[in-house]
Amino acid sequence: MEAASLSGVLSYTKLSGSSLCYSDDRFSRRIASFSRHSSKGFNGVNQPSSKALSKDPFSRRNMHLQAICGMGFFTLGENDVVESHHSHAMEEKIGVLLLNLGGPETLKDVQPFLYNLFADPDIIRLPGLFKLLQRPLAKLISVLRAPKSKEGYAAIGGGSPLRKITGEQANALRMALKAKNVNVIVYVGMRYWYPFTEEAIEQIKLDRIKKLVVLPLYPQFSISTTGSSIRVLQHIFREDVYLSRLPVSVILSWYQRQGYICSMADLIKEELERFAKPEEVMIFFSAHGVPVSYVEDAGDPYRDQMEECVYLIMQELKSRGIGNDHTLAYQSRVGPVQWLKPYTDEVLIELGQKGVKSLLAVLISFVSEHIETLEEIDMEYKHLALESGIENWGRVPALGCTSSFIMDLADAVVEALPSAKALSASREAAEETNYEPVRYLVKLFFCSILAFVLLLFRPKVVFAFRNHLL
Ligand SMILES: C=CC1=C(C)c2cc3[nH]c(cc4nc(cc5[nH]c(cc1n2)c(C)c5CCC(=O)O)C(CCC(=O)O)=C4C)c(C)c3C=C
Ligand SMILES: [Fe+2]
Repeated sequence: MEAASLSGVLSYTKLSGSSLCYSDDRFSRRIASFSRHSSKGFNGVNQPSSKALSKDPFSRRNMHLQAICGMGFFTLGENDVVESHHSHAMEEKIGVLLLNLGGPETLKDVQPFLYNLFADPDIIRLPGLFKLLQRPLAKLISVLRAPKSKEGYAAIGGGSPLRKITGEQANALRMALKAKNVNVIVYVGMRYWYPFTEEAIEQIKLDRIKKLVVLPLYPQFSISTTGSSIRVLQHIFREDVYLSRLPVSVILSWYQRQGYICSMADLIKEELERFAKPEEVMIFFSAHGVPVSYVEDAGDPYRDQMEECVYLIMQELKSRGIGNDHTLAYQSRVGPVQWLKPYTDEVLIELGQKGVKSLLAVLISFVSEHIETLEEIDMEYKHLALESGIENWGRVPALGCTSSFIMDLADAVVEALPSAKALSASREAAEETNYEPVRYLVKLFFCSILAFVLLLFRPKVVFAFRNHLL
């Protein structure tokens, strides 16, 4: 398990081989100082601004360095109500913040949800001045993609099940921790839809939490998932006195944990046993893809972690006498760029042509059922596989609230607690390293011009201008 305090910002360096080394160096401190502006997104949904990363001098340009740091757990009750009133958690005031992607709950939500997703500079990474186009581009892409996405969501009942499932996981985790005599409040913070991470943080503040563990619900780290959520947290925490002093421990990735590996192996074994000839089944790992540039240019450890994760699961199965053939492919690509290969659809066709007759699909990049399991895999890819000559199809369910998995997450939280540290110490260091008088003077100069121009306009003119724009 990789854990870090929010203050202990990590950077990862791509070495000559495929391995990645995490280090806490001067670049980390620079990255810790990146600012992210909160502003109103589509439909007034509060979103971190796309301007944030345009200020980032390192993570976007430097091929070898990306700095990310993570944080804790967030409690949400069964009915999606933050359990701030629960007195049992009040004695210790430990919070756990579960981070997740979020998904549209109705078909009407689809386009604004897509806007939030594409407006994230960790999802569409634009170079240099093109960053100014992030929001108009997000609007355009979200409008263009919405009809296709809506079809997908309509096919799975009209919305994403993510909020409900994450709420159930939050509740199960709280109970598992309670059974270990650790009373916590669990919060849920979604990146692109309700309940937003910003809302969760507000509740953490109201609850006066004294220690926080941040647990992204992605087993493997990617810049586009955990990385993006952590950047939001970094920004919010840096701007707030209470939060910057709050001891926080972030679990960056947890795909290596024995409890997770064993839980996955249990589910795979169970599904294999449903086939008439289990030993002949090809175990087909399919992971959500990312553009190749994330891995090769920006140093995203996602592909390495995914490959290691598959290896560990297969080792576990071998130790139980299960030695099936297996393969890994990547699904859900969006847009015209190159994504991680091989592509799931192409591999399915190849396997069918090669004469593979039985296949068990396993999704390993995510722990809840969602549109990509329920629609893409269960409908599109199943259909494609059967058309390509595969006769027996199976799919391993997502971990969801599987008790061994939830118990392992609870252990992860307990293990992360002692390393909780406040952001404030590193913040001071970051401010020291980043004190740039020239930048300050340039800002002062432009602000003075702006103030002067504004003074020239009388209030009436300003109102007319605003009305025209809105
Ligand atoms: C580890 C998981 C995920 C990675 C990595 C990831 C990267 C990534 N995703 C997109 C674009 C889209 N993702 C969409 C939905 C979606 N993505 C994930 C997980 C990962 N994404 C999940 C769990 C979901 C489903 C949420 C739900 O509603 O249940 C969508 C919307 C659906 C669609 O239109 O297909 C898009 C678009 C990019 C561009 C990207 C990496 C850069
Ligand atoms: Fe995605």
